[in-house]
Amino acid sequence: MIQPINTYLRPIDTLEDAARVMLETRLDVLPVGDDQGRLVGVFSRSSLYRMILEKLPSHTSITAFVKTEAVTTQLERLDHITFEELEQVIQNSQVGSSIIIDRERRIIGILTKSKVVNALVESKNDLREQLEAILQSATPVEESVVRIHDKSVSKPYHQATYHWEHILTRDKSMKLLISSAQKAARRITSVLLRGESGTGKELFAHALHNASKRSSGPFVTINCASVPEHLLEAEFFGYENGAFTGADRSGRMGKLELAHGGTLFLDEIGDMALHLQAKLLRVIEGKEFYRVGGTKPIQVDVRIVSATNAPLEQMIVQKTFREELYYRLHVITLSIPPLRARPNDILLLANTFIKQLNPVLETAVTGIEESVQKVLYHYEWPGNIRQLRNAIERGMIMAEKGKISFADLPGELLGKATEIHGKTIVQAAEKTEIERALRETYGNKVKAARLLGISRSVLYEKLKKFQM
Ligand SMILES: Nc1ncnc2c1ncn2[C@@H]1O[C@H](COP(=O)(O)OP(=O)(O)OP(=O)(O)O)[C@@H](O)[C@H]1O
Repeated sequence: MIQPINTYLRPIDTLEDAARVMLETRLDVLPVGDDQGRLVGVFSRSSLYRMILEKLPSHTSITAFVKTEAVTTQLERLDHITFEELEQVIQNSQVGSSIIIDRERRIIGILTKSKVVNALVESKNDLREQLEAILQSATPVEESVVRIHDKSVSKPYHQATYHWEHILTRDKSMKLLISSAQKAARRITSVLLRGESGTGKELFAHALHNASKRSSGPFVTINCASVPEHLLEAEFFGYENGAFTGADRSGRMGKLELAHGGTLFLDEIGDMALHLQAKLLRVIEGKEFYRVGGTKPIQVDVRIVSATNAPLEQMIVQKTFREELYYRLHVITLSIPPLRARPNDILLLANTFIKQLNPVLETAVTGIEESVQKVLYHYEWPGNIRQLRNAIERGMIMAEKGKISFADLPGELLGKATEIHGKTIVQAAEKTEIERALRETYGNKVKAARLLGISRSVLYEKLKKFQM
């Protein structure tokens, strides 16, 4: 009855990671563990929905949505626990499931309400005896635990998840690009990934690492835009004991050191400050560096994959990007075309997302109405695949079952829909959507506007326009 847990999330995992793991495990609640696999909380399907409805980008960390008040059952007590006690645990659990942990708080299993209820329904005779027998036979689960974050015990967080087969396309230029990337993967040469936001640069970086000879080594990411400039240096090079106020007493390894023997993925490289660019260049050329506040040179062997959507050539002219670094980074450049330049990928991706997300969202969406397909095909997709994925997720949540219709589309697509199909049909869809939002929020206009992803004043304008 206790399902051995073979997967857990970490607080720094993203919305996308959580959705993927839920899809794979079909669990409504997932334990969240630290580097040693010790329970720190749970992430539930309702939190996933909240993140999606709040339109948070898929790379948003789940940290703020982790429930830390998870009900836990100590495995050591399972030999003696009575069915009533177990039932009590399940009843008290707010998340419908109990996470089973061992004495060291390491996650080892999960017990869901539905399993207890099923057991109750199925075993009317000698219920207690049978359940207790099942419980006892469930004790030695620890050996069968296979963690997907296995490597993270020794190398926390530093793995690449995606492979070439995750990059879906039927576009010729993309296929050529993938084949160039596959050749590049085998060499140690630096690769620069270029392309608009959401085109799949990170996906390529993962696949490059996984197809390289260093695939068993670490894959370490630094997003140069999201780490504040004054912290980036320490994040990058690490620091020695007492290097600055607030620093860890024992010093800390930087990402560069952590990536030794593997790949360092420098996302948004165009946002790196000039003085750090100079330091990075020295590392690439000399293969050694110093920690912040350190005096001992440290040797590293890393392969650099970087990504940007910034106009580096223009930045060189403006002296905000170092020319020498540019030449070092872009030995091989892979430019990923925006989604609008490969319209044949749009429906392929949309239909794949539907298949992947149905079990996660608990929806029964069967496809997309033909008139809506036309809108998706002709829309410019400024946010590329990330935006398409979000639009499909939202469409699925709204549609729940059957095909995604106009009324399920996010507001930003309605302009294109009007252009293609005329005003009347789209306005009808818009009105249906507003009615639905008001119904779901019991007439609360502030909440309805939030649900619709529009401002309150826009909602009032629309209510007036539709005389609602
Ligand atoms: N060809 C593809 N097939 C399937 N999914 C894709 C593809 N390209 C991108 N995606 C998905 O789209 C989302 C955005 O991709 P990714 O994060 O790799 O883009 P990016 O170019 O690195 O974006 P940014 O520059 O904003 O960081 C991810 O969920 C990714 O899995």
